[in-house]
Amino acid sequence: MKNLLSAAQMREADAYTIKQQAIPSIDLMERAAKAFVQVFMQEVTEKDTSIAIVCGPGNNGGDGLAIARLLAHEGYSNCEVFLASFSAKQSDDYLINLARLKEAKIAVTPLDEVARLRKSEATVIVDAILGSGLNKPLTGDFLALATLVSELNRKVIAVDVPTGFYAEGQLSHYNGVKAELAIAFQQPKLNFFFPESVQALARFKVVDIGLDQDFIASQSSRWKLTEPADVARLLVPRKNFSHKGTYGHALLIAGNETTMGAALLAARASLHTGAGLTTVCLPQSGLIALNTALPEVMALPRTVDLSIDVFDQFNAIAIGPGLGMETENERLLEQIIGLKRPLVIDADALNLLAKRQDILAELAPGSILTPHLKEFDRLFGPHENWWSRVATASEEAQQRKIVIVLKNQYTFVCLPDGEIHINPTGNPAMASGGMGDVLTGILTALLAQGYTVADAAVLGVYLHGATGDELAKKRAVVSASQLALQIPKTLQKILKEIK
Ligand SMILES: NC(=O)C1=CN([C@@H]2O[C@H](COP(=O)(O)OP(=O)(O)OC[C@H]3O[C@@H](n4cnc5c(N)ncnc54)[C@H](O)[C@@H]3O)[C@@H](O)[C@H]2O)[C@@H](O)CC1
Repeated sequence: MKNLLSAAQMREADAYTIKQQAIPSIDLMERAAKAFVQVFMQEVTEKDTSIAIVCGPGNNGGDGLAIARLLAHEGYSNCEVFLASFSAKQSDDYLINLARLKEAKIAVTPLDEVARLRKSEATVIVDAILGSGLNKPLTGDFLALATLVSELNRKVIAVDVPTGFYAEGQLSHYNGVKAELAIAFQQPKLNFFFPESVQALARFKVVDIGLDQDFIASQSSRWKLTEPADVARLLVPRKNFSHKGTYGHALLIAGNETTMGAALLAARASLHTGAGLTTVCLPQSGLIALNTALPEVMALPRTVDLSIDVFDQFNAIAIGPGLGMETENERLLEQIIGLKRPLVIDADALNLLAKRQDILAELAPGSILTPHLKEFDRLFGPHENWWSRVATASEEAQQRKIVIVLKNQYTFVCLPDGEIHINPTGNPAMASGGMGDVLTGILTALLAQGYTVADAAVLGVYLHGATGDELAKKRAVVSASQLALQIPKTLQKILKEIK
């Protein structure tokens, strides 16, 4: 798991690297500028593109000056450099890079008046005004310049972060630069994973600038980013001489008259994630559909006199997809929670728990809740922004000793030990009905196979998103059925990486 550090910790990593590698800060800036230029050249391939590089007074601006020199060296012949130093004190490395730029006979234009930038005909703007040194809201000339850069409506590529963007903490009332791309140094900023970042950037790329990896790994941070190597380590290959009993029996309590599809989707996902056996506990009216669509899956008809002992045979139990909010389902949920076993709780089961906080309090440790934004707020109260929502999710996960999978483009997996694992896979093509049901099926199948709750959650969420990413390479929209069918291919791909 990649340790994601705060901006303050990153500054320490910076200082440590400078000391440990005996690399002067100006050389680290050169490394960062080179790494930026590598990616920039993939993004802006025409060397005669007119480019405005707008540089602030600190090290972000210093990067911008170094980038201008390196771009000229690479043959970008149409660059203008604007200096937005205003009254702030310039950093030492900024001044060194300004001198280097002058030595290279590259002209600079001081922006004594912000509006001068308006005359630029550049089609690409490199935003190097303020970076991670931002320590107060934008005002005055900086605000005017950030506003102008956005208003000009050019392709804006930000150095490290868009000007005015805080690396962490809530982002409401964003008034900074709106960038098409941020090329960030060393690690993604935490706020890139929060939906509010859409106000500041459309996408980001991360470039390695060689900060000390051991130092980064040794820092204490509850934020982790799941990486392909992590899932390859977690995934256990199927064993020789194994049989269906080896891979557990998953039960999905799901489906209702008009929402039987949810049960089928969850069951399909469980089947294709490799549960040895999958059973769906569904209303009588769903039996034909189940037997026709999924002959491998067994049925447990959901009748009022269902004996509670029947649940003993299952290794993992999920409840919720398409369940319905009827009183008998509320009663069933109460009975299932009364088993005092870890459960996967999704969809209508979450909505029922929102009404019945008394049963929620009885939930067994080791359970997994998989709410999306609305389900989460119904359960734990309204939240004004995602920082406070994730904070609540983490507190609830710790207090109740459960896992909360807070679904989002980048899903937050909040563990009972306080760690928050950010999942990098998944894409907007997956934003359609039934996707959550598939995730529930995946998680239940992994639990049935004996994965720990934390591993099942981290692995399952990654697997779900990675499968969607693979499908989205060739499709604008990915359906839940397609995704469920594709899971074995993702598993195979990960397993091949292990070899
Ligand atoms: N390891 C790293 O973190 C590296 C960082 N580098 C660059 O250094 C940047 C950070 O540089 P700095 O710390 O010099 O800071 P910035 O260049 O982001 O900001 C410059 C200064 O502006 C002032 N300031 C902050 N908020 C302001 C506001 N709202 N209005 C007016 N002035 C404000 C602060 O005093 C700040 O130090 C990074 O974003 C990155 O571009 C790179 O050079 C290489 C290595």
